[in-house]
Amino acid sequence: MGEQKQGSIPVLPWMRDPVDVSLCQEFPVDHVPCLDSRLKVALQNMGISELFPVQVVVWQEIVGPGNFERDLCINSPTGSGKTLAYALPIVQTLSTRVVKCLRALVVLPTRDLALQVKEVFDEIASAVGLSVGLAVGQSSIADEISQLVTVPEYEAGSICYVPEDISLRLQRGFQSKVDILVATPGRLMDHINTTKGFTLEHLQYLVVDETDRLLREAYQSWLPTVLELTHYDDENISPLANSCLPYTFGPLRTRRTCGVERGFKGKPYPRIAKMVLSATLTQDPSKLSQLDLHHPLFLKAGKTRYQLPVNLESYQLICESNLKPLYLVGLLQTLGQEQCIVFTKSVVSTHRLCVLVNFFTSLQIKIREYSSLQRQSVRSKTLKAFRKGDFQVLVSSDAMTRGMDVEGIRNVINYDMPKYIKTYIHRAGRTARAGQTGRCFTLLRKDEARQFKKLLQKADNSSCCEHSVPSSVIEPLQPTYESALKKLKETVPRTPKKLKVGFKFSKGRNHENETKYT
Ligand SMILES: Nc1ncnc2c1ncn2[C@@H]1O[C@H](COP(=O)(O)OP(=O)(O)OP(=O)(O)O)[C@@H](O)[C@H]1O
Repeated sequence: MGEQKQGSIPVLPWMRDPVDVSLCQEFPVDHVPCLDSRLKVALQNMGISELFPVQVVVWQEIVGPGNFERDLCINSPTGSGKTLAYALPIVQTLSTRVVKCLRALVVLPTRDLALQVKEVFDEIASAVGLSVGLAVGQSSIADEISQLVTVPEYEAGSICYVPEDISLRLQRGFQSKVDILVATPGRLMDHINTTKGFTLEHLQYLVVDETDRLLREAYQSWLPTVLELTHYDDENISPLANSCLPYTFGPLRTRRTCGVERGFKGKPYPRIAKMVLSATLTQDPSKLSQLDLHHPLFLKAGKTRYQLPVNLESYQLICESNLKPLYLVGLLQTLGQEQCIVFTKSVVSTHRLCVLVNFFTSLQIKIREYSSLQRQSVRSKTLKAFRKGDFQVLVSSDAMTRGMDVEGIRNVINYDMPKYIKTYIHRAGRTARAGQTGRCFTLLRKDEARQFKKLLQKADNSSCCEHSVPSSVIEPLQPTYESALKKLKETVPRTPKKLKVGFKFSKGRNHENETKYT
């Protein structure tokens, strides 16, 4: 069931008094209080000299006076730096750990997004000796297991005096090889259910990125499972204490039970510290209640619920439906060699449009598709080539690019008008990132213009200018367009089942139509 329409549900009390992140200034990395000097160097090596506003506020709430007393709900625009906002304080806090065990879990909806976030963690965690694991099904489960847990040579009688070390070494003879794990829900559940020695017992931090998308689908009920496995019904006893300790060292204490007093002064309350983030964070109480948030603090940017990047320019291009591909090619021609992402409403139209545009061979426009009709390995290769600049136009459907961060995207084109403002935000958010400028063009039929205007009004920065492609560009393309349509009819069936090699064949419906809240 999709989120109820805004306005029809009461906003939770704690969401009515948000911290406005946009009132915070960027802050020089050199002056960030308590920041480990090794992390300062790592950030400089990443070309980062100032923290963005959301990163400053989250730092203060976790490492600063906030002391992570409250779970954080972060609604910050696309490209505002949410990844580093959670990665940096987590790495800083864990940098003093003595025993390696899994203390931070970051969950994302897609494999490519998880790979992207892991790269950010890798750049900073290695600077302070922390290990980051990946559980996304990128490799075989056996390979992943070997990267996540190890069976130490445990000799009977070797007594260890560090309480955590005891719990680790006695925990069925396995030890974690990672401090932080970046995962997609499916593969996380595989490890929870089948990987010996994989445990969330010592988890202190849970990050749910792209929350509204992750909460929309059950993904094998990963969230209740994680919350159940890490919920302590007794102040000091972990759920596993009785099962794996052949003899007791008194009640098993993990750092979490004595570390974070989550707002209950004087009562160590064993809670995971949670951060949930999105550029379009849901306000639906029924969805948010699944997160079991503790004393949540709501961080958002600006006054309106939906924010577009400050340097984004929106344009609309009116054309007849049957000439949309022709106008798209004309628009791409005027954009020259600038990289752009074209969004369509489904995987089938993604494929058909990509084939059609590639028939315009004279234009030197290199265009490739990215959709769940393709095998994951093909998609990852395509994204890598796009990031390298091997081609300049990526055609995609909605579900595949939320959160994707590709340097230098100057233009986004909505080949199909988005139905929902959230979809528009995540599509347009592939450009104008990190304060850069960017343009979002939307191709519309005349009768869609009014609806599109209303849609944009739900966001701030919602001005939209008319854009036109000169007829001197369109007319010469007409003949090729006619022949391209004929070739398309001959080569590409309207149904996805018979698509060419390199595509996943599936029995079920093969669409990622723009769902209500992408
Ligand atoms: N402090 C910073 N200084 C300069 N660049 C930064 C900084 N923080 C992040 N960036 C860059 O900004 C870009 C966007 O960051 P990120 O992907 O974390 O944004 P986001 O808010 O998660 O966006 P989305 O909502 O689309 O996922 C990335 O290329 C990242 O490297």
